[in-house]
Amino acid sequence: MALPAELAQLATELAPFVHPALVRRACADDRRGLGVFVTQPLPRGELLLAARPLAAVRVRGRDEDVVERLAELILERLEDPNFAETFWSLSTGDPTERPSQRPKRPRLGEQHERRGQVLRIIAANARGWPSEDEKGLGLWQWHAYMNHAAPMEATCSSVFLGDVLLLRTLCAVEPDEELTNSYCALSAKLQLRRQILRHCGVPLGTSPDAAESEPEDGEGDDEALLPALRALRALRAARAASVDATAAVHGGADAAVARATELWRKVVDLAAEEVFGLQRPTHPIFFPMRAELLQLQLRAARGLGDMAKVAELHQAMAKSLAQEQPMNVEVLAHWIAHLRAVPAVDGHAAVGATGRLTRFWLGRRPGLKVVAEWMESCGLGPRRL
Ligand SMILES: C[S@@+](CC[C@H](N)C(=O)[O-])C[C@H]1O[C@@H](n2cnc3c(N)ncnc32)[C@H](O)[C@@H]1O
Repeated sequence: MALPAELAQLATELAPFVHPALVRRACADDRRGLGVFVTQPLPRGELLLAARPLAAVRVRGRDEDVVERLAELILERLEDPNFAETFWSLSTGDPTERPSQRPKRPRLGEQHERRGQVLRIIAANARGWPSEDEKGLGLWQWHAYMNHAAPMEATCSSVFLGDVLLLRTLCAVEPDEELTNSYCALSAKLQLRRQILRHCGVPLGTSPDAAESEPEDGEGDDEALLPALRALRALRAARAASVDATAAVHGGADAAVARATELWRKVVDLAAEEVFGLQRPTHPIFFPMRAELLQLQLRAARGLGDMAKVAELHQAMAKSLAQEQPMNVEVLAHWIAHLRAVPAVDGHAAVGATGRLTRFWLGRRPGLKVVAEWMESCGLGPRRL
């Protein structure tokens, strides 16, 4: 779905913009290479970037097709010296590489080597740019200069308006503070977060979400891990039932559908509130586990066609993700999906949250229909969540 005209116009008004307080320089920890810092204090919500991509593609196909298409586009455009200079300024993801060793321009006659280098730079710097049914991938220059931090520690977050990437501060920042953002979607499960960080070249152990693995039963001595362990048991039961339900529904026969219904009901009925409690979780692995469980429940509720439950679960998901990063675009997407699931639902809290989030990101409050179309254009429509 295309970006609504009102927001496409806003993107044109905002881009291109790079905040004059941003500088790129070496980090004190040399494993991090270069990073983006600020030269003056900035308040929460400050617009840092409104950037069109250096290169970006969208395709209907497999993940590998998107990478291939982006590499082809970059290889073509490397003939342009301005493009080449910016592209070769990006990290290769090799922690031993000194930024000063990055070549200023591609050397001709080394096609094969150059392609390998392009793919390494894509792996370390590209970010997803999906739309409704399309997979997308692209490079946004200053965004690619930024290092990763776990969502709760990140000082910035981004959203798309079409191909314009908006980046804002999530908190006030001081001069010389490094700006960071999370490389992982807020809803990404634990295993996926680790895969993403490994793929991007973030050394395991430098971020809480890269360091932790799923705990084992019996590891419960650590008080902070107890809620996570309870969640883990529920999560494992839900994973198993979801796999069985999918297999059953593909069986097609009435008995198989009845079995799938029974399994989905079992997943939906897992008392997530009880499992997670209402207390503030303290362990970083808790959030991705809770998000995964709620996602499995959402899928099961959709399988059952129980739209009241779907609405309830989108609300639970919005509140859960907001504990990790309140202004994240996925929080907005779940509030919108909540409102769309059951139009008659008492939407007071959802409308209020939607208003706060859209004002934060856009500086204005478009109608709910426009916001819903915006979320679809970012690949965050209800069917994708
Ligand atoms: C998108 S680039 C970020 C900018 C990069 N540091 C540079 O010098 O241009 C991603 C690379 O930065 C490094 N990096 C990013 N976040 C990091 C972190 N939290 N800890 C250590 N290295 C990190 C990794 O080498 C990763 O492959």
